[in-house]
Amino acid sequence: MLYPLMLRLEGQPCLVVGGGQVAERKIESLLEVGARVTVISPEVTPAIQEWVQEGKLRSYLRGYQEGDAAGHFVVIAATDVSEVNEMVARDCFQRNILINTVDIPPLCNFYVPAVVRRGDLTIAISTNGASPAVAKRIRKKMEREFGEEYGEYLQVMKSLREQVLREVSDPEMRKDIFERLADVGLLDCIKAGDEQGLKERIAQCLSSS
Ligand SMILES: C[C@@]1(CC(=O)O)C2=NC(=C\c3[nH]c(c(CCC(=O)O)c3CC(=O)O)Cc3[nH]c(c(CC(=O)O)c3CCC(=O)O)/C=C3\N/C(=C\2)[C@@H](CCC(=O)O)[C@]3(C)CC(=O)O)/[C@H]1CCC(=O)O
Ligand SMILES: NC(=O)c1ccc[n+]([C@@H]2O[C@H](COP(=O)([O-])OP(=O)(O)OC[C@H]3O[C@@H](n4cnc5c(N)ncnc54)[C@H](O)[C@@H]3O)[C@@H](O)[C@H]2O)c1
Repeated sequence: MLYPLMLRLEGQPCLVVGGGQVAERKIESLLEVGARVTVISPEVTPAIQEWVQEGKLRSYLRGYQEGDAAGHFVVIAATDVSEVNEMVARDCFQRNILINTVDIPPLCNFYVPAVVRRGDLTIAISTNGASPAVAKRIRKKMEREFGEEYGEYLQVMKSLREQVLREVSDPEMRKDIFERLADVGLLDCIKAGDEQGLKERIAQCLSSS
């Protein structure tokens, strides 16, 4: 069984070995969260090439050499040569580096899940490696169920939470208010664009404290 984590990768040195389709997908998701990405690969896709030209990542256009993984926080081995992926994984296991070896699950100490993002909401889906295609299918289902309104909803909830943490000192009372706020249908108001209803419901929750 896997232990789910949410990693803060902003500014962290991450290495992707390989520059094909799979590497491209993983680089994109690392750049999205502000990681400092280096790619090592004799050849890269046009999209990766473009990111390099835009200064979004560093590239070494050569094969992986033993020890290249050292000094990185997260490494992704995404070449199409198993022996190379195995060498990268070995380097990482020796150094306690987080390693994802795309074609060899036993040589991963983490898997990349399928992800739905709506502002502060992140839904990560893993099948424990049983079926990435099923993870993708569930992601698409979740994308339909959790619409863009969740981004605004969580902004509202976040600022209300900050307000309550500032203004209400009793932890029990705060907990009650947070539960009421989560229960009172604010999401429906946001979805319907009903500003008045939103204000009324919030006021109701805050005043009955
Ligand atoms: C979620 C996602 C994230 C991402 O990679 O970004 C992801 N794979 C995705 C897509 C996908 N991958 C593959 C297919 C073809 C259909 C199929 O095989 O099912 C499709 C579907 C497609 O491309 O349409 C092929 C494949 N994948 C792995 C192997 C090796 C093996 O199983 O032995 C092979 C066989 C290669 C071969 O044929 O030789 C292994 C892994 N893939 C994982 C993640 C990890 C487990 C996640 C989990 O716990 O479920 C794990 C273990 C390691 C890892 O990579 O982290 C992303 C969906 C993103 C999205 O769309 O939302
Ligand atoms: N985990 C997943 O989600 C998933 C999905 C599909 C495929 N795969 C597997 O992932 C692997 C990569 O798939 P792809 O479609 O990106 O392949 P690809 O052929 O598009 O890319 C392979 C890349 O590896 C690079 N490479 C080759 N030798 C290298 C070396 N010595 N050092 C550094 N880079 C080197 C190549 O230049 C190329 O850029 C395949 O083995 C495939 O079976 C995994």
